[in-house]
Amino acid sequence: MTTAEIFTAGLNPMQKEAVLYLNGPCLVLAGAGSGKTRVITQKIAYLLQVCGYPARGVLALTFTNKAAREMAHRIQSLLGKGPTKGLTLSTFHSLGVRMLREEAELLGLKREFSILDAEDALGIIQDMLATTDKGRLRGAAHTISLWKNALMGPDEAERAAQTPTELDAARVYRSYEATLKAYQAVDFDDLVKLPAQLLEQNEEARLRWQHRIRYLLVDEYQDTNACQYRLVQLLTGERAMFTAVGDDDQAIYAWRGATMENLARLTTDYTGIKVIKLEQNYRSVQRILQAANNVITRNPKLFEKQLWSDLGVGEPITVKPMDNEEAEAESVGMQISAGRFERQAEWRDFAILYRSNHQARILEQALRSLNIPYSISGGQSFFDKAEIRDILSYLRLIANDNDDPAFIRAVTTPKRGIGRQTLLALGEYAVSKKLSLFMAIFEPDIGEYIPERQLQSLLTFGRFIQNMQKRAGRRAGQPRDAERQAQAEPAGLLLDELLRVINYEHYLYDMFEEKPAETRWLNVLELVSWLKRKAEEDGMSLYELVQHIALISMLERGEEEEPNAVKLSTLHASKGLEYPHVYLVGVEEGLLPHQGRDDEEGDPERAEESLSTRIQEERRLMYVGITRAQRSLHLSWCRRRRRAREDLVREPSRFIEEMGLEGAAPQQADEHAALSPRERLGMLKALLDGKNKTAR
Ligand SMILES: Nc1ncnc2c1ncn2[C@@H]1O[C@H](COP(=O)(O)OP(=O)(O)OP(=O)(O)O)[C@@H](O)[C@H]1O
Ligand SMILES: [Mg+2]
Repeated sequence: MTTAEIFTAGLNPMQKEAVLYLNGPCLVLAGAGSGKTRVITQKIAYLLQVCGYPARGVLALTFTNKAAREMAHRIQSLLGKGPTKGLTLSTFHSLGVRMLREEAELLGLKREFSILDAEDALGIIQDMLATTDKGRLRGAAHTISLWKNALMGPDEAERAAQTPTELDAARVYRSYEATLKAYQAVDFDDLVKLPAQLLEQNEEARLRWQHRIRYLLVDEYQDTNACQYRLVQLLTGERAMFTAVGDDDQAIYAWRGATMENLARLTTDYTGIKVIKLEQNYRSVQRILQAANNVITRNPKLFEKQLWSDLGVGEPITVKPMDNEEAEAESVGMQISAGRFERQAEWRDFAILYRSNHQARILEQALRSLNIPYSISGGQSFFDKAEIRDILSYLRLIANDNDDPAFIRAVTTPKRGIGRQTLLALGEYAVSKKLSLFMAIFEPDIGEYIPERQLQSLLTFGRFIQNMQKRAGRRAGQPRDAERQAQAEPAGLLLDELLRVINYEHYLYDMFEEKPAETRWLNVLELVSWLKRKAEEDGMSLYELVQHIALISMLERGEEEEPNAVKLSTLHASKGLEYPHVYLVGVEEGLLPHQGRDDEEGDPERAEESLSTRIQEERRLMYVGITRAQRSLHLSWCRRRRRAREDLVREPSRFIEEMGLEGAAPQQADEHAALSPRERLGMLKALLDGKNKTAR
């Protein structure tokens, strides 16, 4: 065997072709489970090991940090650790942070810029809109985000705005951008937009990055937005050495500004592009694949695709109507318990997928009471918890004294006698002097605006932060350099001192009952030990840590994983993954397809059009859900479901019918009757199995 053969062994001819093709851009367009991601990992191995590409010249972009980690894992198992050193496997956003950090100067940003999360951004927008109407607020934030993702600045947004609401949003967009600049902060969308704009406008930077990235690979291309498309185009330049893989039938992020037309656009922007289709599915048994095909065939086709599998017919797909959510959750839990025993499977072989986050709570309760270990992705993130955000606000301020939102949170938590009046006075002063809030407290004439007692309190706080900044390797307002960095005290030491000085534990027990206070304090300790570990393992400075956290908190909502546990996930977060046995719950009209918002008031034609595009996106989501399953798939829906205080009567999802299941007469709701005697025995045994520890 030649080395090339070694690195393509086990691939089918089309996959091989995709791995070996290096004469120009390459697009792999294929349905779920056909080995697209596998092509990417094998191609990276091939580039490094056979073609002699330096690892640092290869960049692969994935959709989540978790997908990047999995890819790293797969490549290391192919090549071992050594050859992959310097290889970049990351999300668009992590790449963006890196580019911004390196190019900060060109962009007029400090290297220690802050990354604002969605809540901070909403806070800023709220001030500008002067509204407390949550719907209006989120609407404006969403519109601004879509503009950013379409690479439109405030001027273009204003020209494009049609309704008064949109005009309002455009006006806010302009001052929002100015505010971010003043805070030396970027938001999530900026992480891709700013690098793209930089490369667009600055030839020197563009050439430097193009020289550096010799080969680029992108997974899940159907979910890129205009900004990401542009960034890939600019990074790869005329040489266009890239491989993109995607599936238009799995585009599920249109609501966030992704356009699956990007797939088609590649074929017109790069006329010579090599398009490769994969047709064999290696993931699912035939029944599952057939059901998935039956559903997706109802959507208009961008590209013609055939998918087949030789993994056998497989067991029938089950559909269970249930009386309500509690019954559904309990039934799924019991089926999994029984199934694990019956199939000699592991907990990790099972996944429960659902459309909306709020469905998780009842499932969690049921699993906990059945002693089934589980881990959850797509829920409230650890990093969204109030106590974690409190501590992080200090770290953000230490890293960047222009970060006004962090200043406000830190200076008021724990309380140190600084109220709204004082902050308003400080704010006015800071604006008039073009200073950040933090810097304003050190101005000589600030005492004319703020009473003595409050001022002393502010100064104590300010000097403490400055002291931490110095010891973290940086003096206020000055860039860090190697020498100062070397003298920096370890992040762990600083963290301990921070908690001690602000007396945070005491504050928690002051504010809350004993139990919740303890839970919160334990969360803080967990954060600190995680930070210390990270600082040691990855040799990150305090600043890098802080930026890294901002990314995690936005991308991976609570993805800390229990290794052998049932996986609970939203459909969106399940993209790209696979599980032997999948339970898809809440498959009913109004939930999947989701009801959506009635935001197309007025124009009935537009409303109808938007309804049908929405159903199509929901159908793709259903397709994604079905195709996560390898061996068995179980659907359920509830006749009644509680929403807020209402008790709603529900119908099965249209998608169930579209799956065209044979003998699809709905089964009886009695879940015990649906279990065979052996399954019931298994279930009992599993319940009695004292070794099962719950995940949380
Ligand atoms: N040639 C092959 N031979 C055997 N197994 C394969 C082959 N190609 C891929 N697989 C396996 O099939 C499964 C699906 O592959 P992969 O995840 O790469 O598909 P995908 O096209 O990326 O799916 P999705 O669209 O869901 O992201 C994986 O378990 C993978 O290891
Ligand atoms: Mg994939």
